[in-house]
Amino acid sequence: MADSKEQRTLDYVLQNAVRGDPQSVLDFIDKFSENEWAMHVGNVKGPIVEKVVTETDPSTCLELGTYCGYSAIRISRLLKPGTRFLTIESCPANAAIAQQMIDFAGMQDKVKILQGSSQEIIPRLKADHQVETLDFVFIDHWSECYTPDTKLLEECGLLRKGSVLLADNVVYPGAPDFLEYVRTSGRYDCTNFPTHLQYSKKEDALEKAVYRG
Ligand SMILES: Nc1ncnc2c1ncn2CCCCCNC(=O)c1cc(-c2ccc(F)cc2)cc(O)c1O
Repeated sequence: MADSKEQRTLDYVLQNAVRGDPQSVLDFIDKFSENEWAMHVGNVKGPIVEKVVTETDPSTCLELGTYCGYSAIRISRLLKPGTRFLTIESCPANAAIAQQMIDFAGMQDKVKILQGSSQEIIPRLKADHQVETLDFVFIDHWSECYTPDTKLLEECGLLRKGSVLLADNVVYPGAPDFLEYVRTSGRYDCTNFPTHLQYSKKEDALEKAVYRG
């Protein structure tokens, strides 16, 4: 079967990066993506994500949209021992690529990939994955799912006062209904981080929404 861009990225990392070195894996994913654009959060938005994670100092994290594992590696390497990073990916092929990328980076003990749709998995997090509440949620899947999944997290009792949501691509491709919801529902304190789309000059932004409880 003809290989995919994601498979080519993994092969490039396996051949060039240093096993067990997360920064090396991130650097080679970024290097490959300069030639073949891909939807990793990237090295411009990445530091903004890291700053929010460090300030939050989370124990239990959820990511929506694993893709190839770039942001899972970027975030989980910052987490203190004993913390958990759960990430949901609906595409089986990308979930398999991400698992290999995360293993190579040495993050396999912190990161657990849940393959399936967020709408099906979120309601099962308490029962199947021993989650009480989430301290940090990185939202990076289809923008049409941002709002329904945010409401689902609320309804499932997975958010507590101070839970931090951080959503990528709120300008490009854009998540206007999500911005409207978190900024006007009265349930969140929001901060916008203007930045640029990965590997591009296009404008983008991240939105941080802290649940008021
Ligand atoms: N309900 C679910 N649960 C879990 N995974 C799920 C899901 N539903 C789907 N997926 C699987 C993830 C789908 C990828 C989502 N991300 C994106 O679509 C995305 C696109 C761009 C982009 C930018 C400029 C352009 F010109 C074109 C595209 C940039 C990004 O940073 C992106 O994250």
